[in-house]
Amino acid sequence: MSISPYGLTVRDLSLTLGEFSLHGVSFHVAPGEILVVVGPSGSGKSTLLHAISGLNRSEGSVFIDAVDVSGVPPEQRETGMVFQNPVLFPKLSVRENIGYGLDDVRQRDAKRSDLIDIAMANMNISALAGNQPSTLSGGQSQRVALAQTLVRRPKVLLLDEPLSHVEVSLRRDIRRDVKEQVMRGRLAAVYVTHDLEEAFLIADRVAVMRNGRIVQIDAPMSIYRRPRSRFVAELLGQENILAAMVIARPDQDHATVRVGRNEATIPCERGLRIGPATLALPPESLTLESAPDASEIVGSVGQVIGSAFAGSKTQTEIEMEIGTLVAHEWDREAPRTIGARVRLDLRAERGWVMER
Ligand SMILES: Nc1ncnc2c1ncn2[C@@H]1O[C@H](COP(=O)(O)OP(=O)(O)OP(=O)(O)O)[C@@H](O)[C@H]1O
Repeated sequence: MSISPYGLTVRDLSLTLGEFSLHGVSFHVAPGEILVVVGPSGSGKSTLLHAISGLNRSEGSVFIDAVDVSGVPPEQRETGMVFQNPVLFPKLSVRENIGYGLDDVRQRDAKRSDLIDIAMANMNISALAGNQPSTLSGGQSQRVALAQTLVRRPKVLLLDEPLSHVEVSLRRDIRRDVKEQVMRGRLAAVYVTHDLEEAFLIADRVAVMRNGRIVQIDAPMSIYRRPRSRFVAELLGQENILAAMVIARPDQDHATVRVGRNEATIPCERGLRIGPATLALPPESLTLESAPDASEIVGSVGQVIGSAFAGSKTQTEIEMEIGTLVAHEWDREAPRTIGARVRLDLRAERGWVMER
């Protein structure tokens, strides 16, 4: 793995904390890029951020703009960290809280004041300069915490579930401002979240962690559509995951699979072999058609066992010979009738076959 002259490069990062280990984590984040890290609770996401910032001692290397900072103490690493709960001084105003971030950076008074003004303007909190933290909403507090971190002009921004305590209605604006600051400041950002929608919305790339390892790292759409394992598919919210049998490989990007009595040719991973495999059929890959004459559940005919309005779509569960599948339909006027027979069609290009 080469060391890029710019951004954050993590190479073979490993550490052990009690029962838990981080194993040889390597990746690069370019300036202006946001790498989102997702994974189950305890998979090591926060530990990874702490290792990058130097709060956790680790083996391996961290390079910031090609400089090896592995032996450098956290306060000299030019990383900035934002936590789930903003850490603000209750007796200081918003302005003073943000200025506090600069105290050990030794700025001349005039420049210091300008930097604070810019940081407040960038996070859209100039009007709150004189407020005490106790008067702020969760979203405003997190904006202050972000300004407090950004005012130091870090090269690497580490965010540990920064919006999980922020009201849903405020998240979109803060997300947009974070993205803009990362791009304008050419920061390399690593963003941990549990919220999949948030992950996909803010990420340039997504990394999935499992037991202290990164098991896949890819652009959001690629990792969702082409997961490398059942674990990644399930973690990213894929609902229809089935056992299938690969019976032919018509070309290097497609597999002909058999599931129950059905056969289909579906995109797959290049190295996939003939034999048992796992098939992901995202709910949007399935289309439904009424089949009033069908009396049995057989082949591609199933029975509606649940159907409900789910915001922008109708979500329908169909009992099939091969198991229960979920389909999303976008333009229905009403949910489907429970008990109705439907014929299920596959938009094969949206499916994905991976190793068992
Ligand atoms: N100082 C420590 N000593 C011992 N074990 C620790 C220490 N810090 C963290 N751990 C353990 O390391 C594992 C990874 O924790 P970490 O907080 O990094 O996971 P996470 O993916 O961020 O989880 P969550 O999503 O719940 O925040 C956990 O099992 C945790 O209990």
